[in-house]
Amino acid sequence: MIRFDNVTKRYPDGTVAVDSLDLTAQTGKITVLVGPSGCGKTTSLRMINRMIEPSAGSIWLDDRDTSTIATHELRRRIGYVIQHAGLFPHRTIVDNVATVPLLLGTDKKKARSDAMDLLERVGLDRGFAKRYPAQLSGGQQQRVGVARALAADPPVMLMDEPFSAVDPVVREQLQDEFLRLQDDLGKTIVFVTHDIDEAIKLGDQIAVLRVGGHLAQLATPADLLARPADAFVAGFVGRDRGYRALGFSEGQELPHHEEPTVRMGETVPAASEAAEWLLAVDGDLHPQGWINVEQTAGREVTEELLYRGGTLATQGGSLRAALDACLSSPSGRGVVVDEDHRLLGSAQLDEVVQLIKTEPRPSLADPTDQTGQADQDGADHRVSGATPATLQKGPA
Ligand SMILES: Nc1ncnc2c1ncn2[C@@H]1O[C@H](COP(=O)(O)OP(=O)(O)OP(=O)(O)O)[C@@H](O)[C@H]1O
Repeated sequence: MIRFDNVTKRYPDGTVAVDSLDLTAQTGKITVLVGPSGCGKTTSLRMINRMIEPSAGSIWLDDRDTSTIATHELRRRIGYVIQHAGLFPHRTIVDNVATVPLLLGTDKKKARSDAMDLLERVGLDRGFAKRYPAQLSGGQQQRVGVARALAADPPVMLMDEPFSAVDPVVREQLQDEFLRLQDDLGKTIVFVTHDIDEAIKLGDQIAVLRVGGHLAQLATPADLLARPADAFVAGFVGRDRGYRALGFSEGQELPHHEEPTVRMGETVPAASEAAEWLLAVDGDLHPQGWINVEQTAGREVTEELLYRGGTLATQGGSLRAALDACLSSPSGRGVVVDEDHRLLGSAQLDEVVQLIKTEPRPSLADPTDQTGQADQDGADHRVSGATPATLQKGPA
């Protein structure tokens, strides 16, 4: 566990890069620091291994105040990966990876053979071992950077925009491999990025920072998307753009659960007999809108009672549509329909976010997808039966 306790960093010129930061990065989890340029991400990260010293407050590694740990001991326990890998240009790949174990006195033969194993682990052919960094692509160099940080088997890894300098396709591969590796290794990771897509994909929890080094929100990806703490966070996660910045893949089989319904014309059951929100459907199982059971118990289900504030996700459509459906639904459950807009069930936000995190997103680099226009696949179908209709904010 890494814990920031009221940490402030003021640089000599007076710039406050980090302001009274309280934050805990849990053991074995990935904590992502995300935010606009200059919000203090890198400063926060570098204070953990004391490359930068805090001006006030303390940072704890498990039960020890890091200011009481000698820097060489601290850094042995903390791997560090940066954007351009930071490899030593005149050392071979295998020697780059073996750097720290050799410094720590590991036998040369063992250090090299461990390094070869690590290269394989990060997805690099052993044939690269004798090359020099300049003979590798950017993505390959990043893999070596990760292997080198892992070589001393530190329980903690700090990663500062490690995948930012490579093209979107390679970046996606590196992210997927990184998550697979983390599944095996269970390191405590603090990961810096300015890219909210990457934060959602990789983070177990996400800390959104705003300029001035203030923590705007610390939350799981699902919570961040569902309940942004303020307008700044909402803007940053793309809520105001209908999540258009988040390019999630299509053709997904959405997990869905049976959703209790009430038909138009039937009586709304007593509050004690139903969930808070009940989905109203017509005779052909076309969703019509949500009913607030507490407010309408005992009344006949009519148009006037319907809350239509939710989009529909079509089975096999995009994950973004599914996310929209969950987030726009007053019940928090996203309505999933078939191609004829008949109800299949409802999707849970947590499950959709899990899919987003594990599925490749080929549209990441699609520059045309920034318009805020509705998807072709059902993202903008409102809960109103078979035909799309205008979104209404409350009961009609
Ligand atoms: N050595 C320094 N002296 C003075 N100010 C600094 C120094 N290093 C960083 N800063 C300032 O501190 C603030 C936070 O910088 P930091 O690099 O931590 O932000 P960041 O969120 O990592 O930014 P980016 O995403 O652009 O890398 C910025 O205003 C930056 O200009």
